[in-house]
This record gives sequence, C-alpha cells and structure tokens, in this order.
Amino acid sequence: MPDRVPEPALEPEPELPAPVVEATGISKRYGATVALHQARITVRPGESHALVGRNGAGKSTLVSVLTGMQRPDSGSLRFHGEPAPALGDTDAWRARVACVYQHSTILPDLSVAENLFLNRQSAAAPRPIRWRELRRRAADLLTEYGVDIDPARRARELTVEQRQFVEIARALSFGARFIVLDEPTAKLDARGIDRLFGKLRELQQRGVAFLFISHHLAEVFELCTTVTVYRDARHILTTGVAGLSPDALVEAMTGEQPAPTAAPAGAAGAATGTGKGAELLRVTGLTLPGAFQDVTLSLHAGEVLGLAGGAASGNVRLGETLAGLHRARSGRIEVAGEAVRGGDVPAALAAGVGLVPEDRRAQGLVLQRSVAENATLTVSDQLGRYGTVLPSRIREFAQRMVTDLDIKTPRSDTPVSALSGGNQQKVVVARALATDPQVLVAIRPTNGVDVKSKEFLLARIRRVADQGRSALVVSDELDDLRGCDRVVAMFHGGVVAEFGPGWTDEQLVAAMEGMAAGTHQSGHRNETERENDDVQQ
Ligand SMILES: Nc1ncnc2c1ncn2[C@@H]1O[C@H](COP(=O)(O)OP(=O)(O)OP(=O)(O)O)[C@@H](O)[C@H]1O
Repeated sequence: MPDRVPEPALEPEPELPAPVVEATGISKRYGATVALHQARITVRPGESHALVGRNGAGKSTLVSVLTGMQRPDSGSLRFHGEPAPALGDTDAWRARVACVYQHSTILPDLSVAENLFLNRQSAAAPRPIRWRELRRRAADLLTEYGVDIDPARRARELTVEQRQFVEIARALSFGARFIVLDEPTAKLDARGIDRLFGKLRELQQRGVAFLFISHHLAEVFELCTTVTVYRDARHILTTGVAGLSPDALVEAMTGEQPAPTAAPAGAAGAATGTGKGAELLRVTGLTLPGAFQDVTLSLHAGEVLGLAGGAASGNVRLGETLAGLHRARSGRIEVAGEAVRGGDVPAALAAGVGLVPEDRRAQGLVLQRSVAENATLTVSDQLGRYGTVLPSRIREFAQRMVTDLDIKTPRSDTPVSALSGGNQQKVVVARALATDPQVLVAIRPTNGVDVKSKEFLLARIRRVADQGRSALVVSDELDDLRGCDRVVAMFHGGVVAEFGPGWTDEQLVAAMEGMAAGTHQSGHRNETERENDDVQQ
C-alpha cells in the first residue's frame, strides 16, 4: 500500500479512539479516466457512515481500495491508526474490513457452515475437517449474531437477505469491526430492508462501524449518522445527517441547485396514456406454478403499466415469463394480437417484447465485451447481412444509444466491465430499446442508478409509450411506479389491486403487502377476479 503522504507522528487522543479507517489523498486512474482524485474518508468506531454520489463518482473504486482489492496510485490508508496490511495478505485484510455486495460472494453449492469456515488461510476450520464440529461452530457463530439460519442448509437455498446475514456473520467472525455495504438493499423488498437495518443497528450498538453505499437517499437519512459525498472523483463534503436537507444532499452530489418545482422522479409526463391505443399485450389466465397464478392483464399503445409487488409477489417472474425466460404452465400471451410461444426468448423478441432484466450481471451483460457489442446484441442481424456485422455500423448504432441514454463511457468500444454500475445498467436499457419493442418489460429498471439518472431513465421509458409503443415497469420502488398510467399490484402470485392515477404511497404499499385484496382503487375489479367469480358460481 503506497503511503507517500508523510504521516505526522501523532499519538491518537486517549479519549478519542483511532478511526476504524482513515483514507487520505487517495488517487486512482484507469488509463485516461480519473476514478479518484485526492479523495478521503474517515469512519469512526460504531459509526454508520453513508457514501453517496452520482454514477461514476468513484464510490466502488474507493471500496476496492478500502478492502485491499486494489492499490491506489497514491494516498494513505490506515485502520485503527495502523498502516493498511500488504496487498494479498487476505487474513489481515479480513480482520480489518469486509464488504457485503448486492452480488453475493458466498458459494451456492456449499452449506452455510462450509461458507463460514472453509477457505480460510488461518486455522479457523478444524483440521482434519470434522463436519459435526464445523456445524456446531457455525451454529454458535450464527446464534452469537442473532442469525436464525440452519448451518446445514445449502447456500443456494437462502434468500438474498439470509445470504447477506451469513456474509455479515462471516465478516465479524474474522474479527472485522468495519463493514462496507455496497448497495445492499438493491435486491431486498421493504420488509427485507427493515430486517437488514434492524440487524445493522443492533451490531452498531456493539461497536461495529458501517460504510453504507446507496442511491436511495431516504435510506441514508434513515440509517446513517454521517454522510460523505463524492463528485467527479473528488471528496465534496462530510457532514452529520441530522439537520441536512435532502435538497442540500442532492446539490452536493450534482453540483446543481435543485429546481424549486422539481417533480418527483418518474413523474415526467406521467399519466399521459389515458387515451388508449391498440392493445399491444394481452395476458390471459397465465400460471407459472410456484410463482404466479391465473394472471390476466392488458396493455395498450401509449401506456406505461406498473406491475408492483414485493419479493415473493411473482411480479418479476411474470415479467420474465412475458420475455420468454420461463414457460407458463397454462394461459396465453399475445403481442399485438398474435399468440407468442412460451418459454422461448427469441420468439418473444421477434414478437416485439424487449426486456430489461433484473440482474444485469447474470442476465444482461457480457462484461468483457464492449459497450457497443452489448448494446447491439439483440439487433446484430439488422446491422449486417448474412451474419457479418459491420463494425462501423455497430459503432454508429452504439454511439446513438450512448448519446440517447447518456451513458458515461470513454468510447463505445470500451469494455462494459470498465463502466460504473449505474452506467452498466443504462447499457442494459439501451439493449432492450435497440429492437424498438412493442412491449418493453423493464424489471427494476433504475437499479443502481443515481437520483438524476433515475429521472432520465424513467422519462426515456415514458418516451417508448409516447412513441406509440408500451411499457411494463416491474418494480417495488414507488419512484419507478409513480409515473405509470396504471399500476397493478401483485401479492403471493396473484393480482390484488389496480390503481389509476392519483394513488397514495400508503395505498400501494398496503396492496403490495397483501392488505388490499379485493379493493380496486380504479373503481372496477380486474379481469382475474371476475373470472374467479365465474369459476366459483
Ligand atoms: N476497471 C476499470 N477500468 C476502467 N475504468 C474504470 C474501471 N472501474 C471503474 N472505472 C471508471 O472509474 C470511474 C469511477 O467508477 P466507480 O465504479 O468507482 O463509480 P461509482 O461511484 O461506484 O458509480 P456507480 O454509482 O454507477 O456504481 C468511472 O468513470 C468508471 O468508468
């Protein structure tokens, strides 16, 4: 770890313990891109400290420096007043800091106990491995941190939330009292977020410090005591959260004063699709066992429909089924009047369904390929004849997408892996738009995208409808749903409510939590319910 900034030989004040981490003057470049310039951060014991900034501000780069994954070009990094360990000394790093990402790092095919104790360089695992003892120690560890999970379970059976708890317990078992949480709520629903925050507060009481990265500023205000803002690779501000206004925080992030009449994200052009065009999507009695049952919906040209629902509601699987990722057991999907073969992605694409998938890494992007190749994957047949795609046409097409979606990338032939998370998400949206779909199915489309870009992306989705197509926004984020013309709420695999414009947050949240079954604010019951009535008669 370079430590070129001379450190004054100061003893820490006895009454003020040394910070769990103190990074100063950190700079990092990737070729011509300056990812961090003289950046700094200090996190104190037991503090919950937020790090916020727009996409590409340098947050993930800082995390990689703080966790020993990357050496900065310059700067000083100290833990508890001591210089950081040598890069590659894994156990020493693990004893100081751990990172919980939205993408799990635990191994799905191993049990929880194995994930907790195997693959350690230290003698933490009993040798030779005695499985019963391993499980007992895992059970003790989980109990110590109040995590109620059977250590014998396979990791792949755990929910995202449970995996995060296992990762946190593992981090603490290495002795770390400092945990970086990089967008940990991105894949959790409202209840999952509440439970995660409950656990974090509990650990904070026990002296654990957190660095919390999120694009959801409300979460920052709810959980954190201190916030640091980065902008364009630089440190802008560190301040207490109490007394800070959301507008002041956004101003620090963007460098712009918020417009006094700023509309809520997603409200741009909201509810313009009231005059219905032709029916572009008709879903009738669609059932995928274990996910959703007997769903009936329709979507018209010019319309943006919200499909709201929490983690087990089935809304994501329904969106994926429309795009051909799963084959429904029964029911029918029609796009512009034509039946679409189920469980067949190319067929759905050819019928005019575009998909922004939930998980951009697993389902969306080929990370080592360029921005241009990723953005044009779905349309390569249109860009060249007889299977030969002309690079110049790819570049030209991709450049239009880069401009259209405001993707921050040095060039269109830059590999997607070199883009910040939010800009990768925009490439996924670009790819879905490239086919000019009749029905754009956008699953949590603003995942990982900063506040400003969120408004921009939602307005772009609205434009799909304004241009005579239609969009289905599948999400549990109220900001994603606010601009929709209608919102259908799902709970436990069924449609439970439908809202026209003017719904309140409380109404929609209640419906997503299953508390509005049978009440339909739009004033009429939906088709699924009417059909159910028919069956019962
Ligand atoms: N491996 C890499 N190669 C080249 N450039 C990179 C690489 N990793 C990051 N960058 C660039 O460094 C800058 C900072 O990116 P970083 O991922 O740290 O941003 P971020 O604040 O985490 O953004 P987001 O909120 O979108 O996740 C960006 O311009 C990004 O494109």
